[in-house]
Amino acid sequence: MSTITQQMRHQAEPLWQASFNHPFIKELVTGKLPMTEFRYYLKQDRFYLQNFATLHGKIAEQLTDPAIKQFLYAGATGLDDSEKEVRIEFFQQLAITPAEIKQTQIAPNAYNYVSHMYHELYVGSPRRACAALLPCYWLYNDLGKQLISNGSPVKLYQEFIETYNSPEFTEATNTMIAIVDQLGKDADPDEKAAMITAFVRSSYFELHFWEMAYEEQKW
Ligand SMILES: Cc1ncc(CO)c(N)n1
Repeated sequence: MSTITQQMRHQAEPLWQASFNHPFIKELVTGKLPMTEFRYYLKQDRFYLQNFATLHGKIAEQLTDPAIKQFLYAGATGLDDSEKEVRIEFFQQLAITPAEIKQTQIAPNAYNYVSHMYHELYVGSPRRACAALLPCYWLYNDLGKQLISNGSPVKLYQEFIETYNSPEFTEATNTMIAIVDQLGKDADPDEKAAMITAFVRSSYFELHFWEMAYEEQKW
């Protein structure tokens, strides 16, 4: 019997492959990705990561397992510190000011992705919400591992790739995979199916996050 996370990964495979092959990712590696698009990505991702952290705390409140609660509360303070630090540095280097952030309109896909995660928690369950969070860790960790062998000639893009290949990020990813497997074990069949759907939908929004930045999506 395969684990629930193996089933999730299997069902989301075409979406993951499309992410790996997306021009945003390809051009990140060649260095051809226009900085305006990376800048756009960072501003939208700031909104995403803020809500992602908030979600960790809200999910933790609804769960009872002490080890799971502890991991999620740590995530609520802003993912792993290396990602947070790198982002602060990027914002400084690209002169993205608080005023610019304030003026940034949240784009449709970023809004939809975040809304989906809240929906999984408040209309679904904390288990489904954990499943919805998992592609965020796992897809980026897979990308980090894949892209690191080539790296990028652009320093900023190289640093971005390195963040997701770090031992800390890999450890957080593995913990999150173990948490979802644990939560899946005592879920009934309908709940299991709903967890898988939540994961696949997040994988869809991950793919479209690249597309959103690549085309500078607007309402
Ligand atoms: C949209 C998105 N997914 C995953 C990550 C990884 O933390 C991120 N920064 N942004």
